[in-house]
Amino acid sequence: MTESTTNLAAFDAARRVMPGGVNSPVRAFGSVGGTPRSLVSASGPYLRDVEGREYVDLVCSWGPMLLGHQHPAVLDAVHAAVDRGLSFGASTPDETRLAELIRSIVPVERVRFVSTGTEATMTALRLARGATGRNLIVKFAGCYHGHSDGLLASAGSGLATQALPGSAGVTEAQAAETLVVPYNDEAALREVFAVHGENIAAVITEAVPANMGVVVPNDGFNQFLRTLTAKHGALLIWDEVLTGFRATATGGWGLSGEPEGWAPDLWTFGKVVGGGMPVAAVAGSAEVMDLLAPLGPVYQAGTLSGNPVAMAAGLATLGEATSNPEVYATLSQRSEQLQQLLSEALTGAGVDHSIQTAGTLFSFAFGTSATGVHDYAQAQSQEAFRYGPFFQTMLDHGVYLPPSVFEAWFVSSAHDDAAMERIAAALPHAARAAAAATA
Ligand SMILES: Cc1ncc(COP(=O)(O)O)c(C=O)c1O
Ligand SMILES: N[C@H](C=O)CCC(=O)O
Repeated sequence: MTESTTNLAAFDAARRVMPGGVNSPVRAFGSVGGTPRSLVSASGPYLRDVEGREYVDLVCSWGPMLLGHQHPAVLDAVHAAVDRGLSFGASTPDETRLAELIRSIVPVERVRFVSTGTEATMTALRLARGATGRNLIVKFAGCYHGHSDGLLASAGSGLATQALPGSAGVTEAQAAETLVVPYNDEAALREVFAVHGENIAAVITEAVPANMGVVVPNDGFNQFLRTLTAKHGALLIWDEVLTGFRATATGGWGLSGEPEGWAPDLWTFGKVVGGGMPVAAVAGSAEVMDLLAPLGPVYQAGTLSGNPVAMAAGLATLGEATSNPEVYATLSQRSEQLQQLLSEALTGAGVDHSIQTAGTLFSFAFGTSATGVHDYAQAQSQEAFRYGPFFQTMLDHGVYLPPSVFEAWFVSSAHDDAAMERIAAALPHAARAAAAATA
């Protein structure tokens, strides 16, 4: 490839060699239009593209960059790890340290590292089936747990953005083993368990759904999931890939009183645990986790699992987040400030909206002030056509938002006053563009 000097030239070149020009569909700007930015560098709260333009980053690599880009402690740890070797395909002290650190924050006994959130949830399902000898999995419409076959039905994130009910290539048998229930709907869950209870291996839920926009669990909903699954001998899989160590210092865990008296059977983590490198994990009680090979009969493996450079990035990121109280204080403060600026701008332009908040995570939905958003049907029925013009105007003013109305906004502890001022200046223009949009 010759060096591309414009985003368009870079995207054209990418389209010739990669499907849709991307390596993950949400990057293609499909629902917002325009040319995806081809990024070449990032530092603190800023991204830079091939044209030399700078953007305030409100995607943060879809969550991992909790400390912003090129945080000195993370860079030092990664450089030191690189100097020791890129990959050994064997055990290392740092993977034990990272597992210990995770265990000191959330109530799990064993951790198995993998490279992606998809692998983590896929492994959790296999463990649940291995532990129970049952086949069926219950998931919620609009929740996204990665792209493994059984979890793509009515999934959020890129499938919500492209309005896809599922994916081609998933066998009928696999689809039939996934029962999809509306989020926050206790009656529907009771009904599913009344009919299929003896065959359900697990319920998988996002700790706080954030892939159909943020949707806050109703009071007592997570407790209900715990009680119902335990009653029927099914496992509760708690997906914290997105929320873990980001929504709060623990994650979605702890947001609505969950630690009082109960815990899920299996957890999945990703994103922040790798600090920007490919790391994810499945974790849980020794009883369930020790069913994994080499101790137990449930097989799981990975050539690059626990990669030493990735472990160093995860340890440095989570280490800084847990030892420096300013990190979560700043995240909270910036998130609240951003929500206020967003709401003021939209209200000022007469755009009806609601904001859904879970700790430091939030998203907004157009035309939903009367109801808020409590499930996927409500998320889908919003005035999504307003987001494209809103997004493009923010981009023109140097602010990089998620290219989908169904994704959460991510801040970092590096978002400073200058970054917030740029966002504040852009928002009124974007709100006016949203107001002027027609379906
Ligand atoms: C809640 C949740 N689970 C699982 C995944 C899958 O993670 P990955 O993209 O690393 O495979 C994601 C995001 O992609 C996610 O948000
Ligand atoms: N919503 C997804 C992760 O949380 C977006 C990341 C991707 O699919 O590329």
